[in-house]
Amino acid sequence: MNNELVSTWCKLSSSVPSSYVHPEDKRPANSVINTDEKIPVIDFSGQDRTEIILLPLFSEVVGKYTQELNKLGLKILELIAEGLGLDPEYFNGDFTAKPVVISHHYPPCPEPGLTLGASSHKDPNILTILLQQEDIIGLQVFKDGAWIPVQPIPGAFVVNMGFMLQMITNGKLIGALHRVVTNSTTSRHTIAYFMNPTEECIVEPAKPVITSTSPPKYRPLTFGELKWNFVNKGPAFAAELGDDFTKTS
Ligand SMILES: O=C(O)CCC(=O)C(=O)O
Ligand SMILES: [Fe+2]
Repeated sequence: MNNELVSTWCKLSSSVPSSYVHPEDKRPANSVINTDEKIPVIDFSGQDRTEIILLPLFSEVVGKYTQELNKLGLKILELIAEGLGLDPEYFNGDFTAKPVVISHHYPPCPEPGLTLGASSHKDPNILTILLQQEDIIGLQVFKDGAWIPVQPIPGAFVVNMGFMLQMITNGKLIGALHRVVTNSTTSRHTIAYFMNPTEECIVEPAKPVITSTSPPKYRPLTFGELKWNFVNKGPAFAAELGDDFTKTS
């Protein structure tokens, strides 16, 4: 049984199975990395009540975590809405009604240059709040033609804008293109909190951001449709919707 676990397999194997090897142009070993660029940091200390209290029971921990992250996410979305001239509570209803928490485990990889922990993608949802393991860099974000490693900051979350936010803002905000690289020595854990809407929720450019000089760039579709197409067609679907993944501002 144990032999079937990926983490066990990776200790036994010294090469990546061929099905995991990415095409040459997608391999991390062949891409431009920029370690000088700093990821913007928002400091909520002093005004924030979101102390995460970890209780001994797992379900309670997850429940509390979800509650606190929802408050944090809504606070960020309120600021975004205000910045766009929308009602501050614009995102408080259906757009954020079905959050999902996913825990990721990336085992050490014998050939990190040939494959990825997660291929380059934009999250389809509105906002993702990621808690990274503090001692390893795995996440990278694409900006100005290069991949920027996202250095974990103790006590901080990474906030990723998703494609849904790009659609709602009619491209005023751009979803973050990101990927995960592996390393040969250390496994890595992260916890992703996805602020998701209901499947039936209609995603389209918000009326207040549409003007005669800024006509809608995206057709309306349900989140269910958006997510299904992202999972099954990936970046090809974003391209169908008129997104240029290489454009980062
Ligand atoms: O684990 C990470 O660093 C990122 C995970 C991610 O991109 C995702 O779950 O969409
Ligand atoms: Fe992601």
